[in-house]
Amino acid sequence: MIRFDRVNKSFGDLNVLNGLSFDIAPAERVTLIGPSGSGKTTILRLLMTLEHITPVKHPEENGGVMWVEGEPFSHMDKGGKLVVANERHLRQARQKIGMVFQQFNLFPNMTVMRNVTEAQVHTLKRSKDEAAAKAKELLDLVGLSDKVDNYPSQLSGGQQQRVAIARALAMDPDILLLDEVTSALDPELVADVLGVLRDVASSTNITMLIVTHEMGFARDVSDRIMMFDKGVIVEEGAPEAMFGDPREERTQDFLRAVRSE
Ligand SMILES: Nc1ncnc2c1ncn2[C@@H]1O[C@H](COP(=O)(O)OP(=O)(O)OP(=O)(O)O)[C@@H](O)[C@H]1O
Repeated sequence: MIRFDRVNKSFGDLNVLNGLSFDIAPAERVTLIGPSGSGKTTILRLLMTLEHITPVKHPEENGGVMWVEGEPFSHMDKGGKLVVANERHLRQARQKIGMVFQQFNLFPNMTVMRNVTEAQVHTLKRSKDEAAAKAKELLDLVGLSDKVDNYPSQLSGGQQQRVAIARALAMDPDILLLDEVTSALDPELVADVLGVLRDVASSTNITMLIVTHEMGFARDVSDRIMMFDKGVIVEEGAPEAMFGDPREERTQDFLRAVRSE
């Protein structure tokens, strides 16, 4: 479903991803863990095409290709120049990917209902009735059927984040990217949001790539945990092994630090 093949990403002189390779299978749930600044969000931003990979100096030694659903987002030509896929392909790929961010990013001047129907109507060209029916179903799923006419400012952070989840699901994504979705929430609101995501994980086949510090949640929903540091995967495995008996010192240190927070 998703393939990174020796992907590099730099910001100026800072090399954030260093020849990173991994595959994610359809319907797989993978959680990225690792210290702040290790490049987790950058991976999600590359998948959203908010960033592009950095070409390498010696392309014969290094691939640097990222794929979603069998189609490359970019490739190197023979001269080592990065060729980004055409905009139509990127748009189609982006449509299959939903993302929920730390900041809820709802449209402040639209009601909850309109937040969930807007992209369905404009991007997927659904009729208003069809979009509203889908929105009702999803707002029910996230426990907000009584808030359809409210504006984001009238909701708690946890409620706003649940609207953002409904909005992402309304686009029928094949892939859902979750970036620290509870980090901006007061502690008492975290459980509701994670509860909704647990339901989504158990009731759909959506492929999920998750960045979170909520280790209990990661353990419950993930098929695989990837420990990430300095732009490479340090260690990966099933949640039981990664949380119960990690092999690498960097993983052990990271988990100890997170647990003592
Ligand atoms: N647009 C940018 N310009 C310059 N540097 C950037 C940019 N985006 C990210 N970085 C840098 O790249 C590194 C990786 O950032 P990234 O946000 O991917 O890390 P992260 O693992 O998600 O961290 P956190 O857990 O704190 O969110 C950081 O050092 C960050 O400062």
